[in-house]
Amino acid sequence: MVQRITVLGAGSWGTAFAKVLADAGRDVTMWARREEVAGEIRERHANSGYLPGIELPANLTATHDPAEALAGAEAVVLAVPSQSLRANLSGWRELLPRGAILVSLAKGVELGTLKRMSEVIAEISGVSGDEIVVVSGPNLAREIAQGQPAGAVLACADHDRAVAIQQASFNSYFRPYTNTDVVGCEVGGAAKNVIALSCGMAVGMGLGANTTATLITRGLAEMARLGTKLGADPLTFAGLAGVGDLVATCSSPLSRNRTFGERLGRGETLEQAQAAAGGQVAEGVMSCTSIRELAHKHGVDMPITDAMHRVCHEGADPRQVGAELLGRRQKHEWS
Ligand SMILES: NC(=O)C1=CN([C@@H]2O[C@H](COP(=O)(O)OP(=O)(O)OC[C@H]3O[C@@H](n4cnc5c(N)ncnc54)[C@H](O)[C@@H]3O)[C@@H](O)[C@H]2O)C=CC1
Ligand SMILES: O=C(CO)COP(=O)(O)O
Repeated sequence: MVQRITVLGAGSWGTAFAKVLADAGRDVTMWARREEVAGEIRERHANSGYLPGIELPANLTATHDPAEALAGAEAVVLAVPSQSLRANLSGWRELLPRGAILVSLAKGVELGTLKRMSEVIAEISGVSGDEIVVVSGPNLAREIAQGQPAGAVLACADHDRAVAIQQASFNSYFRPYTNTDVVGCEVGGAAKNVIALSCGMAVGMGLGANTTATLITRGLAEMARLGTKLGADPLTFAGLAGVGDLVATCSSPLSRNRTFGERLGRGETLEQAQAAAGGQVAEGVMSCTSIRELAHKHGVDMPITDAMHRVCHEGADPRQVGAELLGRRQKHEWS
């Protein structure tokens, strides 16, 4: 049984997932970038900046020192934003205990390299991509931290490693399923953030359930097109890491991506929406660019993702891209 687990990153999901592990009976140490955050977790069992009002369990501690955090870890959970994972992990590489199971929480595709997170982790750590466990699914951090029931997916080509993390993380409110389709789970997790931006944008423009349901469904179609082209199992997109995560993120005001899109839809600028996010990451803002490039590279049509890139990075008006999406050539639903 994996007992001693380190979580690197003390943001919303890192902290909530650390609580999941601690509530499952594991001994958990978190690394926080800022000493005051580590101190608050250690001494007051709280992380008020990211999860206000949540009491953290006593078997969860924290440090600002990565060497101290990683000493003796049997599993290491990477919980920093996608675009910072390479730099952070490069700094930790020499400290990773030999044989520790590496677990990825990040949902994104790296700008420039167009790599999925498990590919970045394998490249930097030297651990085979087949041995890395990816966590995905409808897991809005605050709801999980409150102990509201949710399912999740633990994807790893090596089933035994996924089972080890499943055994280490299941508890009375968190039900993780194993899956061997890492590509599908990672594409689903990254792409749904972009679709959540579009749903938020529609809500910000005053549009209703028909529009958001259309974006969710057509978003699922474009995510599945890319995933299957990259070798994913189409069934994954009907599961928790596909439609499950997509529905949760696109529907909930707790989603940072949906909230970010809503601000853009109300007419705020990218800078205003970024300032309002208070330093918390809305991965879709960067991933719309990398996923769009990945799609172009593989000849896959992803019109909603394309539209989000144009709004976020080319100054396009949300209303204009909405009209353009509707005005594309008429086609069969599954062509
Ligand atoms: N918040 C949520 O509900 C969920 C988030 N995720 C994914 O988990 C990953 C981590 O997300 P959160 O913990 O929610 O993010 P967050 O923005 O709440 O926290 C990020 C953490 O990483 C640290 N960090 C280290 N280097 C950083 C850098 N260069 N730039 C920014 N932060 C840096 C921050 O100090 C902070 O502790 C993301 O890829 C996100 O998409 C996945 C499922 C749920
Ligand atoms: O990934 C998430 C839920 O599964 C969280 O989404 P946000 O980053 O948009 O809050």
